[in-house]
Amino acid sequence: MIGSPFHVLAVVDSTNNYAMAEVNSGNVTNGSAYFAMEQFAGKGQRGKQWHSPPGENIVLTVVVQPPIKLSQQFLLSATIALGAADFFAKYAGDETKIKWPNDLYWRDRKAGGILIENVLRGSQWQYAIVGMGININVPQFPGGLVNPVSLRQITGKEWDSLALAQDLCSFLDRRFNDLPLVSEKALLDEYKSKLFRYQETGLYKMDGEFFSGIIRDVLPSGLLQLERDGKILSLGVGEVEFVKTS
Ligand SMILES: O=C(O)CCCC[C@@H]1SC[C@@H]2NC(=O)N[C@@H]21
Repeated sequence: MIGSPFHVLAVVDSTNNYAMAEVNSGNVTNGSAYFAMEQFAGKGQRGKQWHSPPGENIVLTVVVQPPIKLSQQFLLSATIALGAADFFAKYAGDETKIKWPNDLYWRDRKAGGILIENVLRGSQWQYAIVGMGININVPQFPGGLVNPVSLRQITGKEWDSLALAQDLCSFLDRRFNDLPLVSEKALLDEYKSKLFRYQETGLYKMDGEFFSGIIRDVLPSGLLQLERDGKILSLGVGEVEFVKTS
């Protein structure tokens, strides 16, 4: 079960690193969770850093044994994003969205991010180390970040981040248990129903050039199908930037 056991750590470099070390020492069972009060070298996607002021936010890693093949890894990413969105929508309402591939959004602002690292045994997918950073009690963000938002900014209230992290685990668990049961199509349809800018015109940037595009689909591989001037571009992570307009 995701969230059991649930470990609360005082200070770590990164909960993903901590969980990875636990996996390597053989101390982990499927569903183990690691929550940090303070994380001083948090890792974001594509080599970026993830900053989170001590005690304010959800800083959580769960370790799971995926019931699918490594070649289907986007389906796990979508499952986790859906679980995180289910959780966040409970508190922030139905303007909660997923920004491709797996950012947690509220309206057009980023409320959280997900970093999944894989542990292979030979060519087998042994574990996924699923790290989640979700902005909970931050009253205001420093300048320089593109478009962050916290649950406190949305609701006007302070929350117990630890209790929320445990609640998040139960939402992840529900989605994760469904993963072997739902069809790929049903999973992707649900993912697209929550997708930020799906079938809407939006502003994008590629190779230094701005253009208007429409997200038409996301493939089982995770490739984004973005329409530009009537043609469909198949894009991987990092190939296109979403430009904020408001
Ligand atoms: O860049 C992103 O959007 C992904 C951010 C993921 C941050 C979380 S915080 C808990 C876990 N530990 C890390 O070092 N990173 C992830």
